[in-house]
Amino acid sequence: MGSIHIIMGPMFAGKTTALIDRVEDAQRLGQAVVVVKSAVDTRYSVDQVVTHSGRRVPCFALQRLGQLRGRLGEEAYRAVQVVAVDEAQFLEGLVDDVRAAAEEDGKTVIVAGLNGDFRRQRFGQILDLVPLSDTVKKLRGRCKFCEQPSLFTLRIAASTQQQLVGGADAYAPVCREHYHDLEAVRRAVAAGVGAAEHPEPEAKVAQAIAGVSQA
Ligand SMILES: Nc1ncnc2c1ncn2[C@@H]1O[C@H](COP(=O)(O)OP(=O)(O)O)[C@@H](O)[C@H]1O
Ligand SMILES: Cc1cn([C@H]2C[C@H](O)[C@@H](COP(=O)(O)O)O2)c(=O)[nH]c1=O
Repeated sequence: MGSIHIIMGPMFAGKTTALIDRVEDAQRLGQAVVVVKSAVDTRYSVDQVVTHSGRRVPCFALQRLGQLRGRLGEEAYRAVQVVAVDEAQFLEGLVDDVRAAAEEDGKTVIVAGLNGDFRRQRFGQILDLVPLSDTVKKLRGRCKFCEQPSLFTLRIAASTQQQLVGGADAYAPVCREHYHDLEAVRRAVAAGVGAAEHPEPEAKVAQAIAGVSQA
């Protein structure tokens, strides 16, 4: 029987760093490890998991974890002991595939992903994995605007669709207070308040953020 371990948190909290640490620990112990990420994530590389600070490991980029067996072949898949999964919020069928990998195929599955989207809403199926998991680690980073821990991800780009692949160009890690203040600006701009004076919503939020930075 395998096991399920979750690493979650907002962007820039160190989720991918922690995942790579666990991959390297397992490799040092001589375990056979495979790294998988969602093919949606083309941000820094199409075939590597990459941290915001530039650490990277090779990976399979898939729509869903269940495709791994087909990509590796039956014999190679059977030999795998540890499966490390990044950007789990984007993977289809996450709960079914992770449960099957752990409980039917005997793998140790380590799953890293966002605890919520920029609206602090459920994102993909990672929260549904919690009741099935052995361990859950919630990471925090540093707020972009103060010394407090970051709990949430603020979107600074104009798009309001849930899925928007990006890094520091489109998102900032924030504490509760700065999320509360700056998300209110983002919502107001998205609703058209002040749109006449500020036709570019992104610019308006960026202005607010610059104001906070200087404060
Ligand atoms: N606002 C930021 N912009 C770019 N890089 C950042 C920012 N905040 C932190 N980092 C760097 O990102 C690293 C964490 O990256 P990573 O493990 O990829 O995080 P996550 O997977 O949680 O997004 C930190 O150790 C730090 O070096
Ligand atoms: C908050 C939020 C994030 N995303 C995207 C942006 C990035 O491509 C990934 C998260 O990457 P990280 O490894 O955690 O830094 O998710 C999104 O599409 N929608 C959102 O609301």
